[in-house]
Amino acid sequence: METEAQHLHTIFNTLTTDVHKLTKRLAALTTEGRSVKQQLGQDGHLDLGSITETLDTFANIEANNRQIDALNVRYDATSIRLAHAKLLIPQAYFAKLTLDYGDDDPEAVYLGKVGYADDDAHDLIYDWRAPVAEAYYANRTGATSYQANNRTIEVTVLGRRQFVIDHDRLVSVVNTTAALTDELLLAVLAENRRDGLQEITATIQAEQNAIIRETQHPVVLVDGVAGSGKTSVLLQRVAFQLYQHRGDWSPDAVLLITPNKAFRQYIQGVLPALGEQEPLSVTYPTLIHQLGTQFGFADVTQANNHIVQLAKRIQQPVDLTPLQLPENALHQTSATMPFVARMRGVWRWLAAVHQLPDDPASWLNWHTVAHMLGVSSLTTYDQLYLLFALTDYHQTSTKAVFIDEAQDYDDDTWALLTTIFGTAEFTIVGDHRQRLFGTAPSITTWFTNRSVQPLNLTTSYRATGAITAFFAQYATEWSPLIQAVQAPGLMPTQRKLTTWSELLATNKLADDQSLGIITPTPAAAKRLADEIPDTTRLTRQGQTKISAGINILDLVTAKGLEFDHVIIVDWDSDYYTDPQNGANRRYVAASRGTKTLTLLT
Ligand SMILES: Nc1ncnc2c1ncn2[C@@H]1O[C@H](COP(=O)(O)OP(=O)(O)OP(=O)(O)O)[C@@H](O)[C@H]1O
Repeated sequence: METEAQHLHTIFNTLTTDVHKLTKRLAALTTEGRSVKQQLGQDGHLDLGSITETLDTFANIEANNRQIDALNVRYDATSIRLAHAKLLIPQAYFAKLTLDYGDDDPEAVYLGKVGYADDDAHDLIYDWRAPVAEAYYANRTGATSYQANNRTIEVTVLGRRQFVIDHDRLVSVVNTTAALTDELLLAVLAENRRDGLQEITATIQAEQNAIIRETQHPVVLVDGVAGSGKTSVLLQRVAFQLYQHRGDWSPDAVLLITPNKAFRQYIQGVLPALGEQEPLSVTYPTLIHQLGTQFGFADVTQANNHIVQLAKRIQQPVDLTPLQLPENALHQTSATMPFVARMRGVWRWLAAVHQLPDDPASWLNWHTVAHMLGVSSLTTYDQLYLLFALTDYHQTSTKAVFIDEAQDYDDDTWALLTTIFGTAEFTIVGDHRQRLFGTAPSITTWFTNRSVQPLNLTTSYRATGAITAFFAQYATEWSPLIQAVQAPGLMPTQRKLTTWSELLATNKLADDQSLGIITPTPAAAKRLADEIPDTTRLTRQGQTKISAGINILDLVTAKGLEFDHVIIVDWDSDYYTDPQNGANRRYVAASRGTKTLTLLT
């Protein structure tokens, strides 16, 4: 403890001194940049008299440009280093590995949310995403290996130590070997939930790490039980992929598709806490609306679409005569080819001879296309899908798509996403039992031509053992598989509502705890919020965030969220006893609370 406290002291001092130094350096670079630009403005006349003068002028411009470029590079590097030092000050690192590579003395490797080196480029802290960190997340001591630069590095983990750190204070040190007795994990899980989701870097479990660090397959498809860390893993994986592709991906290379704005609010802050920017995030309806606008289709919505039917039909040959396409273009194709392949051939020919239509949205007579493909009419969403499919259009600037609550999307969504993001990597997480309406489609059928890694998560971290066992009974085929890591805690209670004031008086909250009251519908949530004073009403539109105190929301809004305490209203109503979706609804609702669960009948 003494030695570790001393080490922390040294690192903390380095970081605070560096913040000082780097802030000054950044200010100096800003001043220098300003004066270089002013100087350029004054030297700005172009002397183009003789050939020598012209060459001199261009040489000067070139030299000035190089000076500005060099300044920009130094500015960017200094800002990143400053941001990293600031990020690390509250918690410089969370773990230490003592590694034996079989040659020299054992090496101490400290892991933090980002890496940090001293002025001589000597690593003080390693990034949790660096290859060596794999040895930590393997969650055991002894012989192991990790991959770096396409090589397998064999190493023996002699010691594995976790730290709780508060600035320059070493709060505790835990020597760890096995995951399930992980003191730090249990301590983190016991914390109160009053804000949104938190990053889990220090306590990522081995099965979660396998998902975060998966690099062999372009499509990772996770089906995991409630509270198994799917959203957490998804966000840690965004950070991991950004790290892997630093230098070649721009910030908008990542697209996160979220179920609604309330969920987006809930996860906001996780990536900045890991030193990354908030990724571009969008709901699916907004995405198709934006794409529609970009390609000239008005009011694109999913209502009454025929996409599943169209996706099948375009894989068959269709007589193209009614479309009156150029003969030369048609000669590049054969009548036995599937419709989609022929149309792509035509489009390629049009591109080659510079005859692409000015307005792609009206390239085809959609009325005729509808008739040819056997549907009564095409919605603008159908047309958008067909345009992308028939022209083989890909949104190539998007390198990785991340989708949460995947079970809630229908086949049309997968058809469009796999078409437009055909060259992007996908990370898809969901729980097939958390579908509240209708049935979840089989996602893999939309990825038959890509290498998919299906993975399951069956350990549930969120709730006490008793709550986990309770919600597990509604998870049908998941039920025997779901495991809890937390202690049993209090049994869920079922009771009749007398008055809200009496009920809330018996459920006293600590100042930093949250209570979620979950109703079947938004209308019921509104009525209740009007009735109970001092509450936060959460809606899918996400105007308000989860806060300490009482939060009232409907079940659809509650998906993906969590509270310290949960009260479920109308537990015995038709909504929760519906023969098709009732069990799923109970499973979702009952899995939102971390400490207590009350069911109102
Ligand atoms: N390895 C971990 N270390 C610390 N906390 C974790 C870990 N894994 C999950 N958790 C916590 O467990 C809770 C549930 O995680 P998360 O919301 O990511 O699960 P989920 O599978 O998306 O849940 P659901 O499908 O029920 O919405 C969160 O509070 C999260 O911080």
